[in-house]
Amino acid sequence: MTSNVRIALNRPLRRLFDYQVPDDLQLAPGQRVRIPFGRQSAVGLVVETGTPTPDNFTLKNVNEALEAWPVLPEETLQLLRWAARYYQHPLGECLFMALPPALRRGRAAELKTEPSWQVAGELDAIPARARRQRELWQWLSAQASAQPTKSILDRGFSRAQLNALRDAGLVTQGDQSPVSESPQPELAPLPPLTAHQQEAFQALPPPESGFTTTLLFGITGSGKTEVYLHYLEKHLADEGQALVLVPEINLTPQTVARFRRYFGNRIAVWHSALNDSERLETWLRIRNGEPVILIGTRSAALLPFTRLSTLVVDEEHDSSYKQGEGFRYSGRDLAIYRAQLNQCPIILGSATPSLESVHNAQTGRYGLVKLEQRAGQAKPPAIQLMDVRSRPLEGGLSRPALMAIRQCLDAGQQALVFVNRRGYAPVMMCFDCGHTMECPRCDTRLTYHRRDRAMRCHHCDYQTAATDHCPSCQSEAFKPIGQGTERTEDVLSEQFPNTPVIRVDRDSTQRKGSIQGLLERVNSGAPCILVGTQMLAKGHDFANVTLVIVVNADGGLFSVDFRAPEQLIQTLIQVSGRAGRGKLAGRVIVQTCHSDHPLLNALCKGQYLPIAGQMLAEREASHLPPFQAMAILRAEAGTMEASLRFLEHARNMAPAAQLDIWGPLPAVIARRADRHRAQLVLLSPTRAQLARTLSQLTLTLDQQRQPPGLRWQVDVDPLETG
Ligand SMILES: Nc1ncnc2c1ncn2[C@@H]1O[C@H](COP(=O)(O)OP(=O)(O)OP(=O)(O)O)[C@@H](O)[C@H]1O
Ligand SMILES: [Zn+2]
Repeated sequence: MTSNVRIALNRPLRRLFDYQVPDDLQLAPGQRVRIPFGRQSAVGLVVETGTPTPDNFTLKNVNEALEAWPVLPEETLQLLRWAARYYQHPLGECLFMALPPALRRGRAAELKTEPSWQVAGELDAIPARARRQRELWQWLSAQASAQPTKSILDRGFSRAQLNALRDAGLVTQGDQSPVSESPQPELAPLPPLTAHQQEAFQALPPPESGFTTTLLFGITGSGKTEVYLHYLEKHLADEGQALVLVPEINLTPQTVARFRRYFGNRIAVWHSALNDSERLETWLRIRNGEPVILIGTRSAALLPFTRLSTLVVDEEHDSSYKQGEGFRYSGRDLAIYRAQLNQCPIILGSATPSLESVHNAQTGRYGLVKLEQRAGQAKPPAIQLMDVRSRPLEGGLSRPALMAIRQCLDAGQQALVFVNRRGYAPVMMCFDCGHTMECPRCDTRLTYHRRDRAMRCHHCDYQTAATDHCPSCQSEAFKPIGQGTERTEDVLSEQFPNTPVIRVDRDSTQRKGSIQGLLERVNSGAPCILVGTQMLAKGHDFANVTLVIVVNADGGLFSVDFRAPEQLIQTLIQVSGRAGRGKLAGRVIVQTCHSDHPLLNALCKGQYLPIAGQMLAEREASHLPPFQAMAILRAEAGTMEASLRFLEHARNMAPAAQLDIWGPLPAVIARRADRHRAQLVLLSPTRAQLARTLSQLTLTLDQQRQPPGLRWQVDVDPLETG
């Protein structure tokens, strides 16, 4: 009696593959196997066992199991099966996303312990002319213990020198030291909660209450982190695992440091800057059921936890939780599903929760806990609109804004200037002939980067040298228009020559570790001006920043993207929230050309929930999410006609009943990297209906032959709709 299994591969295929299991092999779902595939072999993951043999078909044998245990435990498999259906993404790719890169490639699921070396034999056995080998031998013999290869290479010795000694038997492999046995640091006691924090903390559901989602609405600087810390300390069992999702770890290294101070080695981190062996190590700790508290970005939601009992999603509104390509999952929503699978509570924290979450709290699907006081003596900052329509501006800054910066610096404090574009200026224009420089591959203008004299496209990797003359008519009246962070930095350095101006954007923080250096300068507390993009709005805790200037608030007010107002208000409140977090009061100046805009006026009252309520009412009136479920079918091809034709075809195939379909329409940036992009928006009052339609549609489209060069993909719960 033969037994068969169904196997998923790491390929964009909406199907599984049947194989036969040799008699001497036992396989369970979640196990990695090697299988013959075409003329090659491939790594596969067992999804189902005991499956029937298809008629008239002889199945090939599985070659081997890569390990005797499932790399993906039951709960993770269930999560990913659900996610593949929900996001309409091929199951194989979803499953492999949950493996560290080394395991995707078929490497062994164990840590390579690095060999350490100790001396053997006599120094005199090494010829005198092999000077470096002798030095290496002498250095090793002076060490108290065997030394790992890396330390030897770090001392400036070469692998060839080490190998020569090894081959001559003059060094031998010593005892191996486990990779991650760092000593447990001294743990600090948790700081006591303030009365308001205590109240919020007690209102959060304990693990015994099973699966519940709670929105912790805590204003900026209210000390949500302290509440999480106490929650973990009180409710996480000694053998339990916890997941704390954060938007971006590199931006706020102090958050991890704060967790480490209280939980020591129990803290592990997960983010994109880890190398392959760090990833494997942490992944194995989780898979082995070690009681870690994992602080991680989006993809940490896919890790193979086996004892997960506490979940927190910090800054739950942050758009970085949504994967922007391929398997377009939301880390936040996967975390919620996990909590449901594990029957445990999950806390979503934010000062500016997403409208989805506010709506869920209003309708009672989520609990709501409010924390509306700042910690300690800090008070929420006063927000003031400054209409700049008829004011002279210097580098985008009004006189009153510059004066406020001067006062702030004179008082020994720090100012933060928020600009929503990196580079020097978003447009270069000729004042004689009107020429602007555009990307040859995209429907966008090139951004001028003055520091490295380049014109760059922010939508593809195109760049070219900047010129002083108009490339079209050679006129010298070729000028930058609008503000970027570099330009604001220059203006501020001119205006305040004795004060350090620190620019924080993607360009200034590219080198690994450079953001830490910049943040340390700010945290020293000495007067300075910070200039930067969204990066500065997120989660930072600068005690001495008392003034925030928003150079231009108008970007999101009139966008075609229905989420733009929500994102604008969230960014403005978050960036404002960096002011006055310490003992000193904070002040915010928002420059705008639309000081009568209701959204901006509501912002000045400083209350997020009423604004969210207003925005939700508008969404409801226009039948938009969260009042309907939304998905976008995107297509791109060598021509716009091809993209539109494909979507037209898809539209005709979708059952129209119970579905609103908009489009097909070209995307806002219709051409990007020479691909012509269009989209079809699908809306339905029920998720189930939308999911059914989508899975039929994707299956049909998948089986049909599409024109060469055409690519399509589905985005469920899209964040970008332009
Ligand atoms: N109970 C407490 N005792 C002492 N200091 C506290 C306490 N709670 C919070 N703080 C301090 O208040 C500041 C703000 O806390 P935290 O960064 O956790 O706020 P937050 O709610 O996460 O804010 P945001 O949403 O703006 O990131 C921090 O410097 C923190 O150390
Ligand atoms: Zn481009």
